[in-house]
Amino acid sequence: MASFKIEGGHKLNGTITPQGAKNEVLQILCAVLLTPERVVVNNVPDIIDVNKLIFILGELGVKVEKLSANSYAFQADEIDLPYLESDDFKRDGSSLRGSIMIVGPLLARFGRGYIPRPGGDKIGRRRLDTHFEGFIRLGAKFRYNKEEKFYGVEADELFGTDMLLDEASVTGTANIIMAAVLATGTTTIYNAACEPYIQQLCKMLNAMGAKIEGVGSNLLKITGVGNLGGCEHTVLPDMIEIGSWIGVAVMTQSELTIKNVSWENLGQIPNVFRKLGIQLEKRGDDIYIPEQNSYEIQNYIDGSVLTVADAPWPGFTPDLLSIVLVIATQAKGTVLIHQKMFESRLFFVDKLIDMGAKVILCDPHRATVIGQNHKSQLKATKMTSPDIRAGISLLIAALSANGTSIINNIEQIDRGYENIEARLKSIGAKIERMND
Ligand SMILES: CC(=O)N[C@H]1[C@@H](OP(=O)(O)OP(=O)(O)OC[C@H]2O[C@@H](n3ccc(=O)[nH]c3=O)[C@H](O)[C@@H]2O)O[C@H](CO)[C@@H](O)[C@@H]1O
Ligand SMILES: C=C(OP(=O)(O)O)C(=O)O
Repeated sequence: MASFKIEGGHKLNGTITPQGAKNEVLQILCAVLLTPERVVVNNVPDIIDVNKLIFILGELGVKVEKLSANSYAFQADEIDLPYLESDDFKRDGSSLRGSIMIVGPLLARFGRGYIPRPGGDKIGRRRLDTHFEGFIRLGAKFRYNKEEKFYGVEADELFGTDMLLDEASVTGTANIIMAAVLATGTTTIYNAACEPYIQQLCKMLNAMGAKIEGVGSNLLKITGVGNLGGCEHTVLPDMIEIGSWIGVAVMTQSELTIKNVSWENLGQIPNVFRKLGIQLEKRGDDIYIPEQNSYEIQNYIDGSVLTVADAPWPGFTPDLLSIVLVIATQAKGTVLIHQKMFESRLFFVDKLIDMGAKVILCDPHRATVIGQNHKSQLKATKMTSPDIRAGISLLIAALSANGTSIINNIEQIDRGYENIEARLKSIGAKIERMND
């Protein structure tokens, strides 16, 4: 297992360009299965989860051509369906969360889709009911092998229908959309997730010949078509990475410019950081963060303590709450962090408490943070990254801390952050990767 050694307490300075969005590209890569024609995808981040999914597509028979560092061409004209029932697939498919989204396209185009229980962050229960209830509504037969934890859906033909999702699941919505685009008739999906990830998927599918209306809302109308063609798609900048860079800047009291962030797709993110007292300037499509010695958390109008909580889009994304929490440890004031979606994502605060942060974990979903206004620096320590966002939050804490910290299990960070140590070094951070 690799580790990072971080000498904290240094000011950073410079410009960072965000990578392509992990959670968008995982959907986009699965969508290449919907057509035998060539699909070009640009701004593909070079991260573990994406590379694993590209590997699985290759094993499935998809022709993969790397056009440049972050661009690929895919052609799914000869698919090896027996791979889906092989031991190799049972191992490979379970190694990330995003692999679940191959099921919808495979079901739609080949009449069957299988998946072992997918991996991803261990951040609480992560059920798949929404996905499979959607496929069943479209007419698929569902089977689940409990011993092998292996899911399957089969159908000779899918038929459009009206459905109300039990929750606005992001990957569930993507999966059902990809099944419905090739179904016979019209499907409406109400309580659909509508993150920019889903909007981008719908734009790509429409460019391939699909008929999806209501993009950006929680009510999608999909008129099934007989087949889809190729297209070229460019992935948006990763809004979670952008939020992470904001965290790096303010915790190290540094000036930083984040280039080409696609402001129009950031939703609540800038507002939430501003409520923490952070100055963010919109300069064209960049975010400029000036050096800030202090940032003061705003109270509500009635004087009560601010709560930052997650909610399905256009609410605030749960993937940035750990970063907001770490930023709050050095703010002036108090904030309640309420992680509603996942029940095991806040336990990493123990590490921050070890480093001297004033945090009360009220229960698995809520933590109160009493900011120290940079009056007392965090202390360096040795820690292990439990999940991708806790990992980057601990890394941010270490960059601001007094002394040298070690973070183990950094594969969690590599799942979602491209070449993070080189990019941090480019703005002046003292960080080394240590391979065992
Ligand atoms: C590969 C990928 O894209 N992963 C993202 C995706 O995961 P994923 O698609 O797996 O997450 P879901 O949207 O299905 O749900 C996440 C969790 O939130 C709960 N839930 C969901 C919707 C809702 O309205 N109410 C509710 O409580 C679910 O029960 C579940 O525990 O979306 C999550 C929620 O934004 C993000 O954290 C993940 O980074
Ligand atoms: C939870 C996340 O990822 P995954 O769904 O891939 O585990 C995340 O990106 O924060």
